Amino acid sequence: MTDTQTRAGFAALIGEPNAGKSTLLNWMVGAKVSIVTHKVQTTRARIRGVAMDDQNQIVFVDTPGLFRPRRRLDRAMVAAAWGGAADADVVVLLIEAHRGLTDGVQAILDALAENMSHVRLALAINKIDRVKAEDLLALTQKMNSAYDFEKTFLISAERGHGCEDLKHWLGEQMPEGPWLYPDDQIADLPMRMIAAEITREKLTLRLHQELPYQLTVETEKWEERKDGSARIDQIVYVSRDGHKGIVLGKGGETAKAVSKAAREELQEFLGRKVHLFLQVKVRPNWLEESERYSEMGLDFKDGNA
Ligand SMILES: Nc1nc2c(ncn2[C@@H]2O[C@H](COP(=O)(O)OP(=O)(O)OP(=O)(O)O)[C@@H](O)[C@H]2O)c(=O)[nH]1
Repeated sequence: MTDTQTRAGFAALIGEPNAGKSTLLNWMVGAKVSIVTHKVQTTRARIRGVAMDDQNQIVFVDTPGLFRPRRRLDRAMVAAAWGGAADADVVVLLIEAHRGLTDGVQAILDALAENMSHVRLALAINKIDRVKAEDLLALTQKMNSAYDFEKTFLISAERGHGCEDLKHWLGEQMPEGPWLYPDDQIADLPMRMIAAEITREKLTLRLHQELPYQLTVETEKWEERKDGSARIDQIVYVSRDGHKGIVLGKGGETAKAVSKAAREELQEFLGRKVHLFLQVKVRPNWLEESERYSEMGLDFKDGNA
């Protein structure tokens, strides 16, 4: 039984801008995510990607707005700012080897000590290709006397050095339990998110203020076809029957135009032919459901600091 025991949980990568978070995430999750991080930044998507390490699944969550505010925050704001990190099973702080313990890093450590002492924290010193070995040793010591990290990794996210160890360790820290995402969805999850986001964007452009509140787009199916094209089935969920008409438009005109615009952008994005099928459905319990399931169908609670 032990061989087949799976683990799954959440991890968050934090650090100053430019620390290499996206690069590391790409290494862990696969190249497709880089597109996601650019594309989906402004959305409500909270999942940045999913990595597998043997039987262990690591779901990387977003940390929107983290550390942007300089002033002291009240508890509610802190909880909001920390976003996914507050709920993560493990948080990895990324710093740049050649910059070391900067004021920005110190501010993060202070914020962690003050608000997030319950969170398990590992340190990843990134860009080790840019410094000498002896400097790394000194920095490791300095960082570990500044904060009680569970573990320190020396990595180069760009070259992949040390990343396997970090991923493996993260996998082992995840709680035992079934995977949060079925494995056949992991590879194209970022693409599903992007595709949904593109359609949502086109709906917003088309409907402006008319855009129904509580509208979500989900990519239900993604099928790779033998001829190299992709068939993408999406559902636009609205909360009331009346809203369905708004999205469809007269004689389905709005939905058609949105679908065309979204398909064109997707084709350009993927560099191949796309067949996009949109359906509009009413989901009256959207609000209640959304508390349990995010857009991606995943249980996710808001953090409390
Ligand atoms: N030399 C070196 N450069 C790296 C390494 N990892 C990342 N970089 C570079 O550092 C820069 C920033 O990397 P990102 O991954 O975008 O950093 P980020 O933390 O996601 O940045 P924000 O999106 O601004 O928060 C990029 O130019 C990367 O190519 C590394 O291991 N070595």
